[in-house]
Amino acid sequence: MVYECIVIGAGIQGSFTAYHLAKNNKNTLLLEQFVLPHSRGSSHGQTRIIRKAYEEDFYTHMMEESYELWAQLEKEAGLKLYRRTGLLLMGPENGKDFQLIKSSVQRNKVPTVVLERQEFSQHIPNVNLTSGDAAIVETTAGVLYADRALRAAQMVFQSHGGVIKDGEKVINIEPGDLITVTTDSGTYQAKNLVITAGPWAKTLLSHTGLQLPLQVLRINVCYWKEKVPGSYSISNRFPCFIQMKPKEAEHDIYGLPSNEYPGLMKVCYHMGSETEPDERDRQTDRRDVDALSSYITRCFPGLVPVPAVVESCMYTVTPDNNFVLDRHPTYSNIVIGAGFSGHGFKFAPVVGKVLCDLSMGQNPSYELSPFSIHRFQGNAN
Ligand SMILES: Cc1cc2nc3c(=O)[nH]c(=O)nc-3n(C[C@H](O)[C@H](O)[C@H](O)COP(=O)(O)OP(=O)(O)OC[C@H]3O[C@@H](n4cnc5c(N)ncnc54)[C@H](O)[C@@H]3O)c2cc1C
Ligand SMILES: O=C(O)[C@@H]1CCCCN1
Repeated sequence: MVYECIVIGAGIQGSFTAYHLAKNNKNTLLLEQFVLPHSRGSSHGQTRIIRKAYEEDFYTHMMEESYELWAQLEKEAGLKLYRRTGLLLMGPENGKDFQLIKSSVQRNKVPTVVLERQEFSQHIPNVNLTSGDAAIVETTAGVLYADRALRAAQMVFQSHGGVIKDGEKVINIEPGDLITVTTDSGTYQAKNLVITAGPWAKTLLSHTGLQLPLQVLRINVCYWKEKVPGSYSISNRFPCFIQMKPKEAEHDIYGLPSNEYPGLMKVCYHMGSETEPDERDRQTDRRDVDALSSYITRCFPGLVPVPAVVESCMYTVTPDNNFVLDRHPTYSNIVIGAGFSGHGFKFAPVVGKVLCDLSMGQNPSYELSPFSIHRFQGNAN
């Protein structure tokens, strides 16, 4: 049997691509190397931040549609996938990045509230605002229930006739008018192929002769105990937060209110150490945890500054932190979604739609130049 499309990788991006393809009546096979559900890639875990606040207008614009598509999936699956909490953004008042994001939310009319220093602790108790920092709150931001969302997208895909084969690792791809995909237990053919292999994209793309400058990072996902249970909890309306330019570290620190593990708040570092995806657990660098402990001691005095739970996840980052959403430069019936650089979950419904459009030969409704493979020319490694 020849499929209209094969999607490799059942993380959130591949699952949403398959979802849109099946809803467009395309006979689609979704292949996944691990038995589902699994926690070896980038889409597992309880929660992710959803927000519209971005420096770049194109991300904010994509999020308009993404919110609608998340709501649609909630309806189709009969599940709650999004919870509004707001997002607290803190950063050096006169810093370039903070100013860029502040002017972007104003320009794009993203609902936000500016918190003046004197009223900060009244709105955000148990947090010390760093001197020289300013704070804004994006009110419609919140939390996505990640594991549940992944299952929901896969469920709706299957309900539209889509086929998932998990526990099957793709070991070869032969391009052509009909593409042949070989796994460790079978061979499949399709007119179109979408590769959404997360941290394994680089390896998989090498079967098609393409080198992309993707770097895989292991992230320590840390949970911290509340000294007084509930003080940073979702039910007490504590928001998600992003701390730009913390004093303790080079990259952002971010957090989500306590919810999934009662009494524990997730606070992580937006950076990690390079790893091979299959060697993730050999990477034991904990310098980020030390920086987080110092930050928490200074700014979140209501948390015990020693992590109570540490889980692992991976980022696949591009040099400019923008995604790759494009056709293969040599084989136009192969479409690639990769390099989501630690911020792709919230976009998955739109990413899936774009990859589906590309693979059906249609023009996506977004300008894709920020996501082109072409931008790396001369830069591949
Ligand atoms: C700690 C952490 C925090 C994050 N926070 C946020 C956030 O707050 N907000 C946000 O929007 N985003 C966030 N992200 C980013 C987001 O989670 C990722 O961008 C997204 O999950 C990437 O999905 P993916 O489908 O590309 O990759 P994956 O989920 O890794 O999916 C790729 C799949 O392909 C499969 N695969 C690979 N090779 C093969 C093969 N040869 N054969 C078959 N299958 C194969 C893999 O097993 C895997 O299941 C975060 C990520 C991490 C790690
Ligand atoms: O995508 C996000 O919204 C977050 C911001 C902080 C770092 C991790 N990703």
